Amino acid sequence: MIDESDLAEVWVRLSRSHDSSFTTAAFVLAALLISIAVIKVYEQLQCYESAHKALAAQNISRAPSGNPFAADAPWKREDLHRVGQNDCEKLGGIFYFRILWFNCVQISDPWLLHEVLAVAGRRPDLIDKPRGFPLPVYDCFDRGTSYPPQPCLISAKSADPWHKVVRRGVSPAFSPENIRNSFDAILEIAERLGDRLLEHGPDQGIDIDGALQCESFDVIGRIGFNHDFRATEDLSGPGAANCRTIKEGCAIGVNDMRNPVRPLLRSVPFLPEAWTHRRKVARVQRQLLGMLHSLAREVCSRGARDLAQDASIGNHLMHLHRQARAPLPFTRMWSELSIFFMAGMETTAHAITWALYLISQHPEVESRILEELDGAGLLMSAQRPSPRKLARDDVACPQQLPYLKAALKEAQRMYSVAPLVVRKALQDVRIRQYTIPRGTAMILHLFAMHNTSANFERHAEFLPERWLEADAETARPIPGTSSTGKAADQKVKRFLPFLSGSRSCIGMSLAQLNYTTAVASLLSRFSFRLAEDMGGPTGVRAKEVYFVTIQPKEKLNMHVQSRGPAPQQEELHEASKGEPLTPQLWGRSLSL
Ligand code: HEM
Repeated sequence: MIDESDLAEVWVRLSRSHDSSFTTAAFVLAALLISIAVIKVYEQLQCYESAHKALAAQNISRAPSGNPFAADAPWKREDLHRVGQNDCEKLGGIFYFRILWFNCVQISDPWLLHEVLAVAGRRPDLIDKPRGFPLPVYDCFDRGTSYPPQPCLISAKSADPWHKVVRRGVSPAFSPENIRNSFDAILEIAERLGDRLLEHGPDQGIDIDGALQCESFDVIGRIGFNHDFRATEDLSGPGAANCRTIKEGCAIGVNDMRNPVRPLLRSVPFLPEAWTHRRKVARVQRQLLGMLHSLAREVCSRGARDLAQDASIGNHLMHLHRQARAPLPFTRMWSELSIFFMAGMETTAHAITWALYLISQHPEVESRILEELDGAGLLMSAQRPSPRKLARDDVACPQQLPYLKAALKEAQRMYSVAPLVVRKALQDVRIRQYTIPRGTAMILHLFAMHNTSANFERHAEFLPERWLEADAETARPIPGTSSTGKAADQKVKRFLPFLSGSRSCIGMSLAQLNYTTAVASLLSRFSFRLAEDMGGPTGVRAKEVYFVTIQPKEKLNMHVQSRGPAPQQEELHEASKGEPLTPQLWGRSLSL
């Protein structure tokens, strides 16, 4: 007979044996997973190691990496663009460096750079934009453009099925002819900004970079989406606050991009610093996504209109959204709409800021520009208080205002606001005489290409005249570069502020028209002088930062003096009673 106590003992034994076999199975599984992970990491490290050896074997110079954990590690430095430029001057148009085990090749030789872009265009399976670990460079855009985060034109891989559809779909909105038709609206916005500067008066410095962000924000809203945010109507009003939200949203993305540990830290629940940071980020993201969501809704509510009547970006997106066979999902459309503000607002504004700054620092250039504007009847003066209005042809026609346009190109060379772009070798890939090993990051350093002695004579000088020469944009075959001197090599460009190829800047014609219109309109009405609190050119240089774009850290204060007769008090706009655009209003986003 088996009694109850025997049964209990059997049960305990059975459950124990079950426990131990379960524990053993779990242990074996964990050990297996850990071994697989260790093998994978080892394989990856081996991969990086053999890539490193392959680069060294091709006599590609290596730049010192510094301590990647140090606060001043080269890749964390605010003047990262200048670090790359200096290394390029010392090591040439191609060299590599390592961040821990990871290999990055920096390319600024025009022929190599051209070849990388050509291969990436033909074979995105060989070279493409990097996404995810260990190079989450472009992913950061996704979080600021829609919710749930979606890729968009700038962040998507070329192989992303929507990328080609959207790029092709919205390209007609950016055709030079279509953009030229928007000239009147752009001029109106530039003049509106001029009116605010006039109200502000010359005595107090104004953050001209912040003011210009309002201008380019209004231009993108109006030309791209038929929406007037009116940021330039009141530089401390609700429109300017919206513009500020875009800037802060970009700052979150850029901070995460420059330090990928940040998003991880934000997710740790009990870190007090992470908590405040998370709250700040959440607040900005809510505002940003809310604002862009309501714009996307507004565009949708208008429906898909005739493209001949409405050639805006928004209407082109609506057509994709409504397409019968493969409609663009709303979240993706929202993300695509947002990226035009993120990619276009700060770039254009900083480009105009640097141009006004450089011109103000070179009186001989400024007086030639003024002569040209005067000769064209565009310059305001005490004798000519109402000059001729800037016309579309003054801006769009290369024969008109040639010196001003040369000065603008020279400013773009010296301050290439989008200084570097990143690509990744997805396989071993041949770039002229070099093989770039699989997994290697390629930094295409446009700023270094534009600012080193191998590509430009007297590269450190602001010389607009260089652009008046024939073929000024074409690279010169100089010894030490990778030019073979063959006929095909003669066509390669040494000036690519908007990149070239299949992933070049889609907004180039809008940016160029706005850049020229704003500078011509503002210079014909005002003179700009650097404010004393900027510490002269040395102070400006010390506070210049790489934050995906090259920008003045926090502010660039200038005194803006009207060229015409002093305005009467009653002529000033009501809005001038509001708070002027001060550095306090604009200077915080970098610390987010
Ligand atoms: C001076 C002003 C500008 C400069 C210097 C500039 C420069 C660039 C550069 C270098 C790229 C390539 C980025 C990369 O591959 O990492 C790019 C891409 C892009 N830009 Fe611009 N940009 C400017 C203005 C604009 C404007 C006004 C817009 C739109 C309103 C815009 C929209 C875009 C978009 C959507 C892309 C991604 C295109 C793609 O990958 O297919 N940009 N820009």
